[in-house]
Amino acid sequence: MTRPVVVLIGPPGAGKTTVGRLVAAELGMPFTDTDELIETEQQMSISDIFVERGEAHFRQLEADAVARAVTTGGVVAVGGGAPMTPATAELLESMPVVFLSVTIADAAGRVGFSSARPLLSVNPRATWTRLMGDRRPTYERLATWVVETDGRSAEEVVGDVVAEVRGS
Ligand SMILES: Nc1ncnc2c1ncn2[C@@H]1O[C@H](COP(=O)(O)OP(=O)(O)OP(=O)(O)O)[C@@H](O)[C@H]1O
Ligand SMILES: O=C(O)C1=C[C@@H](O)[C@@H](O)[C@H](O)C1
Ligand SMILES: [Mg+2]
Repeated sequence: MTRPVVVLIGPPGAGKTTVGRLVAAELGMPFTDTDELIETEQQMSISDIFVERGEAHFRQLEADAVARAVTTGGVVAVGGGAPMTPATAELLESMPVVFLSVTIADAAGRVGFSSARPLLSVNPRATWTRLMGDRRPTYERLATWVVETDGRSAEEVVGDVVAEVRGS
């Protein structure tokens, strides 16, 4: 089975989409972002899927999108909550995974916590902190590599991820 050269995981604002696209370009490989895949296939924004169909339905779409995305190889970025679905975590256990680590100070500065991120539309700082507390053990357990992103440009982070991929 074709498998990705790297799967990027981490909380909202870690830079998975931005870094993943740049890493793929540098490696000359395809890039798949599961949030974008879902939005394209459903012809709806993630925010609208949460409102109209609920989070549980989104998580089913997400698990299915991740399972298909990893079969295309290249670089894959998964949604911030994807690793919390047990079937997805199990799938990622056998893959090269980078956890893009970030603190709330930098994440907030990057994303501004707009309504485009439905889980963060109410009390975003407290929610982000709680989510990160719940998820960090899973992110760390699945990580082949952890790349710190605080105070670093996307290009610097890309350099680290590419080096890990090339060295593996
Ligand atoms: N290392 C970085 N330094 C500064 N800004 C960054 C960095 N990485 C990403 N950004 C910026 O932060 C914003 C959020 O990045 P991005 O959308 O890639 O995060 P994400 O991890 O994919 O979030 P989500 O889980 O919500 O999809 C973007 O505007 C991006 O340009
Ligand atoms: O952290 C999360 O649970 C989410 C992150 C985004 O990537 C999207 O998948 C969605 O907004 C949910
Ligand atoms: Mg993203």
